[in-house]
Amino acid sequence: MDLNSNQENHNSHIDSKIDSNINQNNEEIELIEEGLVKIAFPKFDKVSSKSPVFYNPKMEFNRDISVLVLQVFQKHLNQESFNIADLFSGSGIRGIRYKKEINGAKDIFLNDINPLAIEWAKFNTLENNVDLEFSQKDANIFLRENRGLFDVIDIDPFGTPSFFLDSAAYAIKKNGILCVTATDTSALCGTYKEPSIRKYNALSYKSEYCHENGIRILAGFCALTLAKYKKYIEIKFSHSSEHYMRLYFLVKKASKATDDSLKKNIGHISHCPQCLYRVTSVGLTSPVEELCPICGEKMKMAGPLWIGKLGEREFIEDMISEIDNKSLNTEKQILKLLNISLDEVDAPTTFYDIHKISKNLKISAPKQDKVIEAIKDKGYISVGTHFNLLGIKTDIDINGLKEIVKNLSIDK
Ligand SMILES: C[S@@+](CC[C@H](N)C(=O)[O-])C[C@H]1O[C@@H](n2cnc3c(N)ncnc32)[C@H](O)[C@@H]1O
Ligand SMILES: [Zn+2]
Repeated sequence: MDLNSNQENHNSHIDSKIDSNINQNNEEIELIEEGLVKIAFPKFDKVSSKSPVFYNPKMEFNRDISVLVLQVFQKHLNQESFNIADLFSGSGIRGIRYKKEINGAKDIFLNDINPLAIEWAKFNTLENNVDLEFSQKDANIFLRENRGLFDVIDIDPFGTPSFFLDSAAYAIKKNGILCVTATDTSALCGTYKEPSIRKYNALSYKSEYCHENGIRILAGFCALTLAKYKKYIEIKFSHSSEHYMRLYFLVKKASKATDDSLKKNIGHISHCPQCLYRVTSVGLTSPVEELCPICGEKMKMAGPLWIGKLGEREFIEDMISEIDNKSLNTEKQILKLLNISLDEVDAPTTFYDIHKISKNLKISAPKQDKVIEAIKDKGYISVGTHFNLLGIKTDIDINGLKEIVKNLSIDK
C-alpha cells in the first residue's frame, strides 16, 4: 500500500474519528503501517520515553521477529487457548499485530501505565477491527493479579526488564514463553560495573564480545529469578541488535529439573585483557585463578551468567520455514540473522575478533573467511557470529589462533 499518497486521506479520516478526549490539545497525528496493521498516535519530534504515546520505528525488526517466534511457538503448543500479555503496550502496535498476524492467537491483553497510551491503543484496536482486552496498571500489579492466564508474556519496557521479571516468573503459565527486551546495554556490556551489579546482581566487563556476555548476564538473571518459583528456562531464540537485546525462552516447572538446569547452565567467563585468553567455568562461584595461566596478567571476571545455549537449532529452522507465510518488511534482515544464528547456535561461548587479535600481535589483519577456513582445516569448530560480523566462534585455543592469524597476515 502506498502510505504517502494515502496519508492525507487517512489523516482526515482518522482526525474525524478521534475522540476529543484522547486528543484534547488537538495535536498533530502520525499514522504508520507495519506488518498488517495501521497505527495512529500523537506526533513527536524524537523517539524518547517522554513522547506522549511511545512508538519506535526502529523496533519493527524486533516486532517482526516476535511475530515469527510466537507463530512457531503457537504451532508447537498446538492448544486451543493461546493468550498473550503485551505488558508495555504503548500505541498497541505489538499486541494488535499479534492478534492480526499470528494464527491461533486468542485473547490478547494490552497493558500500559500511561492512560493516554491505553486510549490510543483502544482507538487503534477498533481501527484494525480486532477485539482485545485492556488494562492501565503498573506491570507488576497487572501480573500479580493475573497469575496463570498467559501463555506468552511480552516484556518490552524502557531500559531494564529487571524490575518485572519476578512478577513474570510468578504469573507465566507452565510451558509458557517469556519474551524479554533489554535496552540498558551499557550496563549489560560492562561500560560501567555498578549498574550491572545493581540490576542483574552480576559482574560485567568490557571486551570485544561484551554483547554476548551481556545477553548471557540477562539470561542468567532470568534463570535465577524463575528458579525461585521452581521454574527453569529453555532458550528458543535470542539476539543482540542495534541498541537492544532480546530473549525468547520457554518456561518449565519442576524443582529437581530447575536445580539441574542451574548446575549446568549458570557460570562465569574470565578474560585476560593482555593476551585475550578466556575461559568459561560452571557454578555459582568461579574456580578460575585470578592470574592468567598464559601471561600472568590479572584476569577479569563476568557472572554469574548463562553459559548454556542461547537458542535451539530446530526452533530456528522452523522460524526460517515460517517466514514465507508472513508478510514482514524486514524479512531479508531476519533471514540473514537466522542463518548466522543457525551457524553459531551450537558453537562455544565467546568469540574472537580478528582485528583485535591482529592489533594485539601488532600486525595487519588477514581476511576473516581465510582465518575461518584455516581453523576448520585444523579440525576445529569455526563459524561467524551475529554479535560481530568480524567475529569467529571457535574451540581452538588463543595461541593456536594467533599462529593462524600470523601466518595469514600480509605482514608475514
Ligand atoms: C518501550 S515502550 C513499549 C513499546 C511497545 N511494546 C512497542 O513495541 O511499541 C514502554 C512502555 O511502557 C510503559 N510503562 C512504563 N513503566 C510502566 C510500568 N511500570 N507498568 C506498565 N507500563 C509501563 C510506558 O508508558 C511505555 O508505553
Ligand atoms: Zn593472558
